[in-house]
Amino acid sequence: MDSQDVQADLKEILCTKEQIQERIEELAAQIDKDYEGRDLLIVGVLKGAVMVMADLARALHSHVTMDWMAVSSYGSGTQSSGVVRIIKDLETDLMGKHVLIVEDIIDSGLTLSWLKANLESRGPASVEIFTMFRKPEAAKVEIDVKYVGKDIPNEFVVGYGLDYAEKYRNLGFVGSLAPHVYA
Ligand SMILES: O=P(O)(O)OC[C@H]1O[C@H](OP(=O)(O)OP(=O)(O)O)[C@H](O)[C@@H]1O
Ligand code: HPA
Ligand SMILES: [Mg+2]
Repeated sequence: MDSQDVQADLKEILCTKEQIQERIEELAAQIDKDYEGRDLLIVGVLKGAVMVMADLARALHSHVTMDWMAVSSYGSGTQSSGVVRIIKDLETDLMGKHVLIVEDIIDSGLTLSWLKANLESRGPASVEIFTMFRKPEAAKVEIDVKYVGKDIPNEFVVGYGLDYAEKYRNLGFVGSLAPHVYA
């Protein structure tokens, strides 16, 4: 697929590469301050959070440890099934740890509300959420999110880790998918 084909699949760009990086730097500075003097474990949610996890980790100045979980609720469509499956669990024991879940997007909120409760049941000192993007109009459950990169409209978006049927994850920016692609 050449770059012209990718552009034709997008309706509009919602967040450029530069805007993403600038926002991550701001939030990383906030996180460094908030967790000063405490050990932090950042948990990336595969596969979508790969890009933001890598950029956030490098923007943080404090020591952090990293672990990964893979969950899936979307399959190959554009609607959450509401059923969250653990595909890969953490390797870290969370007992007494300060945990920050790192996500690419909160859409319905179903994935994170399930995941937060799941991690809280493992005895950590705290569990907070970082998401790069959030769709306030799509929320089906309320979640307390400590760090939000950007609120976006209720449209299906791709890029920067976000996929449609596993495609577009490698784009450096985030754009809304043109309806002709999934209609
Ligand atoms: O708020 P929600 O409506 O639950 O949607 C958000 C979740 O859906 C996507 O993951 P997906 O399950 O598609 O897996 P992926 O990260 O491997 O793409 C996204 O990365 C979030 O994890
Ligand atoms: O808008 C989205 N795009 C890609 N993956 C997603 N998972 C939840 N919402 C989205
Ligand atoms: Mg995901």
